[in-house]
Amino acid sequence: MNIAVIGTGYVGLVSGVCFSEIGNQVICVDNNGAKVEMLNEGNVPIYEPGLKELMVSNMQAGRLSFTSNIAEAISQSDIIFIAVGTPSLPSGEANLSYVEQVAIEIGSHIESYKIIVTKSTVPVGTNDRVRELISSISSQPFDVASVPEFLREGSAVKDTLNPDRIVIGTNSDRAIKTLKKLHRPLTENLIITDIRSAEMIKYASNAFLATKISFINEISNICEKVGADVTRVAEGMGYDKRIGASFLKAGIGYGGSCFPKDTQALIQIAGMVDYDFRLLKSVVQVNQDQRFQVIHKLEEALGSLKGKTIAVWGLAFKPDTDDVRDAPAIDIIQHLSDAGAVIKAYDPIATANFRKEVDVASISWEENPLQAAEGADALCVLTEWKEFAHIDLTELAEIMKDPIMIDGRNLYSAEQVQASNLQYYSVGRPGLTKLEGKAAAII
Ligand SMILES: NC(=O)c1ccc[n+]([C@@H]2O[C@H](COP(=O)([O-])OP(=O)(O)OC[C@H]3O[C@@H](n4cnc5c(N)ncnc54)[C@H](O)[C@@H]3O)[C@@H](O)[C@H]2O)c1
Ligand SMILES: O=c1ccn([C@@H]2O[C@H](COP(=O)(O)OP(=O)(O)O[C@H]3O[C@H](CO)[C@@H](O)[C@H](O)[C@H]3O)[C@@H](O)[C@H]2O)c(=O)[nH]1
Repeated sequence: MNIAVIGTGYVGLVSGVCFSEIGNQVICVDNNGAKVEMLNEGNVPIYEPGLKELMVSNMQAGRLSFTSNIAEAISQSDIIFIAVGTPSLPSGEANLSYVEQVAIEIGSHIESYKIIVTKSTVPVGTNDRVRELISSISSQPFDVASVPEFLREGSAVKDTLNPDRIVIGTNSDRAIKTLKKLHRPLTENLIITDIRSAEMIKYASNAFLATKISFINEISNICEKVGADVTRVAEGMGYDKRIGASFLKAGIGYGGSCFPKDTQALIQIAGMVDYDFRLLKSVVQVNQDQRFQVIHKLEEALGSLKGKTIAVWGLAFKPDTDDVRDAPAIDIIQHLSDAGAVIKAYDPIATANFRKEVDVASISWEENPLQAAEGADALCVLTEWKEFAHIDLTELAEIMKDPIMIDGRNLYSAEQVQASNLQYYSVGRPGLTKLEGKAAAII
């Protein structure tokens, strides 16, 4: 099939590459000329495992190309995917201006029947708006479908080629037939539904996953006070198939370009129809507070943070990505700086992106984890990168001024911690907390 994908961000680029990988002819469009130039040279602007190899091999096979000329891409394609950003407005609502702009451009260039598919995460009713915009400009025949994306950054290629399900929301039999044929090589689990339900499935899925995370984070806070281990609690809960083991890792809360923005957007969507989504509001609040548990633990260990040197391992919102959008590290580092601490930060991949987000004077960007930790009064682990997991904690304790670790991701095992001289603070595992001169708070 001939496919155009508009927007070559995390979603558009990965989708375009994967559609070409399963044998389609794909042209990807972006209005950022520098990005298109880079892609045409075979370079990937984002860090995503396995993406570059797959992209280059499909370009070489003549199935994948990049352009900034949307008219050219539309004329060559039968199916047009919209995969531009829908970031938050200050109110929390989704900013639909990029999607609307693309709809207008499609309306201006469409010259024969097309299927227009929205992959961007959009509020209920947006596909109707896309249809209206195109129809107001063009009298050409077309159908609209909502096919929301569920990939995760860091495993985006794997997720796209092996999805749990694909949701196809449309009222057109012709579009259903074509979109089933396109997606069947990826999974047999195709959920065919109406457009509004498809739009809602995406927000409801992200809101539910965010709820699981905030739930387990609250359980972890209670575990700290009652002397239970949240990792064992999550394991024990997860064996119940009705609960499931995934998304029960306690930590410093969720970040990234999706959960924070999509939970806010769903609260707004509910508000527009006079529904107060109290549960989701609490999920968001718990998540915000959870980031600051790291600060509370630092203060418990060090007292005032003024003049203290704090090492930070991990800046990305999760491992295996260079994305720092809404990473908890942004708030935590800003707070450390405001409190007068000196920060030594290290991330294997995300430092360059992080430096564009955070403007604090009291920070140095280190070349490796041990360099960051050397001479520090305390160390905070904010992203569970694999390279941190295997570090010798005894050696680490020796090079720090004070061997205090706040492990915001429960990265280290009981054996690793117990064999070290670290004064260790976990998330919800009070039995591992070794506090000099004080007992862990167990009732
Ligand atoms: N990032 C994820 O993991 C993920 C997963 C599922 C769904 N989503 C959703 O997918 C959408 C895209 O997310 P993303 O992270 O890929 O965004 P992104 O910001 O990484 O990429 C968007 C791209 O669209 C381009 N663009 C903007 N306007 C354009 C126009 N008029 N013509 C051509 N190109 C244009 C931008 O230059 C940019 O390259 C969002 O709605 C997001 O919520 C994201
Ligand atoms: O048990 C867990 C699982 C995740 N997280 C955090 O949650 C955030 C999001 O992680 P993840 O969901 O793995 O990454 P994303 O790339 O943001 O993917 C989410 O957001 C995408 C955009 O909508 C969706 O497509 C995906 O299905 C959805 O998982 C990260 O900060 C993680 O550290 C936890 O704290 N505990």
